[in-house]
Amino acid sequence: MAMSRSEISGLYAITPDITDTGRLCQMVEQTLAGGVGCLQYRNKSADAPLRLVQSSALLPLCQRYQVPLIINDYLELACQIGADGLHVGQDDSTLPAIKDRLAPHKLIGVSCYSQLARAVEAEKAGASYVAFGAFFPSATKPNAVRAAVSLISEAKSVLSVPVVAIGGIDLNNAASLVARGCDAIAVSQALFGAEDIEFAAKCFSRLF
Ligand SMILES: Cc1ncc(COP(=O)(O)OP(=O)(O)O)c(N)n1
Ligand SMILES: Cc1nc(C(=O)O)sc1CCOP(=O)(O)O
Ligand SMILES: [Mg+2]
Repeated sequence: MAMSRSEISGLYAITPDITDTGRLCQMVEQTLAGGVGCLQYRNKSADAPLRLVQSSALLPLCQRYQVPLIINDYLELACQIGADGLHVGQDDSTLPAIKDRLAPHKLIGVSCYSQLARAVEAEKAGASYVAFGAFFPSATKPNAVRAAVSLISEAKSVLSVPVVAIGGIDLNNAASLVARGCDAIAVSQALFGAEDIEFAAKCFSRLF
């Protein structure tokens, strides 16, 4: 089995809270066919058994397209299924704890909100990429802290790890973030809520 990509770049798809695993896999396969560069399994309403079933179903799909599967929040789930990495925020596992459990080649992403200093610390502590946001109002995460688009250029001038932008990103505003130099855009609703998911993924991917 060929290795998936090791760097985060281009379109970074974030799964919506969908209970029907078959439907979720169908939608994810459309994003993969459309050129997504990375997939994150994020479900804030599923219980542990459903998270295990759904993430286990997504892994072979991602492997077939050589796209890394990142698990949001749950370190033990990422270890259990052999995911390609983990994404954590301020209330999740710390980097030292993650480094103790995940194999060295696994990807570790860190939410940095609007805080450049947090990203500098995360890079020093061994993060594979950092994410800033929310750059625009997000129905998926309405209470997200807001970040100014100028933060992307500032972050790119001081960080060496890939910079991911997130929050309310759609096909009307994504170019403004890519123009600032972000390495990837993390999208949920504007991708999975599209009438033609594969075409939407192609449109986002063509921005890079
Ligand atoms: C790429 C990326 N960036 C941010 C998040 C946010 O994660 P979430 O668990 O919703 O919130 P925090 O724990 O970061 O506060 C993400 N999932 N992916
Ligand atoms: C999961 C998440 N984290 C955010 C942050 O700012 O840390 S915003 C967000 C929601 C992303 O979904 P959508 O593309 O539908 O807005
Ligand atoms: Mg989290």
